[in-house]
Amino acid sequence: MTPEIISPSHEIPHDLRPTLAALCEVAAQLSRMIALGPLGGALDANVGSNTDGDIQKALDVIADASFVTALKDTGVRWYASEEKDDVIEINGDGTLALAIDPLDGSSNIDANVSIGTIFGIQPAADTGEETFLRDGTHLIASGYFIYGPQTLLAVTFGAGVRHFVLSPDTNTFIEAPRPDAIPETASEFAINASNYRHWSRPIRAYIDDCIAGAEGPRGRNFNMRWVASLVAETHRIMSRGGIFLYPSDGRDGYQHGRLRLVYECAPIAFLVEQAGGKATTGIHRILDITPDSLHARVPFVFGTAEKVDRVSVYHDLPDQEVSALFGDRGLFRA
Ligand SMILES: O=P(O)(O)OC[C@H]1O[C@](O)(COP(=O)(O)O)[C@@H](O)[C@@H]1O
Ligand SMILES: [Mg+2]
Ligand SMILES: [Mg+2]
Repeated sequence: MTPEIISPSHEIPHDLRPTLAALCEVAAQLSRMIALGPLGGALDANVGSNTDGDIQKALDVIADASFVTALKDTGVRWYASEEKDDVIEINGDGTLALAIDPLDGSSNIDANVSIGTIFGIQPAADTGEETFLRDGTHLIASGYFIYGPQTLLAVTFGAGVRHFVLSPDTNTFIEAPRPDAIPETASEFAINASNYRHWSRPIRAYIDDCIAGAEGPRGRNFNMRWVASLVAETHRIMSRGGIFLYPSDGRDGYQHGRLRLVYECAPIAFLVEQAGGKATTGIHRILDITPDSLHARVPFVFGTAEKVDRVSVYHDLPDQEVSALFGDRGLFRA
């Protein structure tokens, strides 16, 4: 049964409804499959590798194939997925293009930790390449499904962010209240700290100053979170604030970070901006970046505007002043 989307407050844009309904239908199926875990088969089994060399899990491939099938009769012409080398044409008469990370947080499938789906929608241009190799200001909608204690859709159509929770009782996505904007109070940062030794000096200095806590230049204590599911970090930050960083680092293949611009960073950036936050590479606004390839990676920093701006200040400072941030005369000591 196709899940219905119940929206008491505002309507969903007419031309996007079939696409959104198809995404919700697959999300509800995936949610059931994920809830069954090992009872439904080995969803975490390695079944191959994608164009980036990432291991593909069974659930990555199932999710990708299910979205392609469900989108056939919607207005989607071009489909770009983390799990496919190239753009595919789904419906020659369609006027929309959809970029998708069908299953985000694959490394958590076996651990019963929240995982998700990320998508961005824009008008279709004449070719798939022409469509997706444009900057993120072309997005007309983006969102994520989080498969966690609740299955929830967060979506923007360019006028704020809306939340829909999948009711297990009725199999409908029902609109739920959400904060008007990302709360500014949280003192939480999210970064994979095991990569500390590979980071650039500004990123190390920013995190060092957070860790220094009340005795350091920031003059207050911070907490750290790292779920390793981008959707889960995004949902936490959208709900209670904070900052996320996946910077570039010195490891082979990480000179542009880990996350992909077209189907991870740009859709999340659109949502974050619609919730009053900022999303950058640490320096440049994500939505202004034109990808040079479908699977291009980009350093990714997002969260409350004040926190994201602060990261860019660390990049602006000459080396000796970044060091000064550690000391008593630190720039940020009150
Ligand atoms: O394992 P790392 O290096 O901390 O990376 C974690 C990041 O990788 C991702 O899992 C990448 O997404 P996929 O699972 O879709 O490949 C993000 O969800 C997460 O933020
Ligand atoms: Mg992902
Ligand atoms: Mg993925």
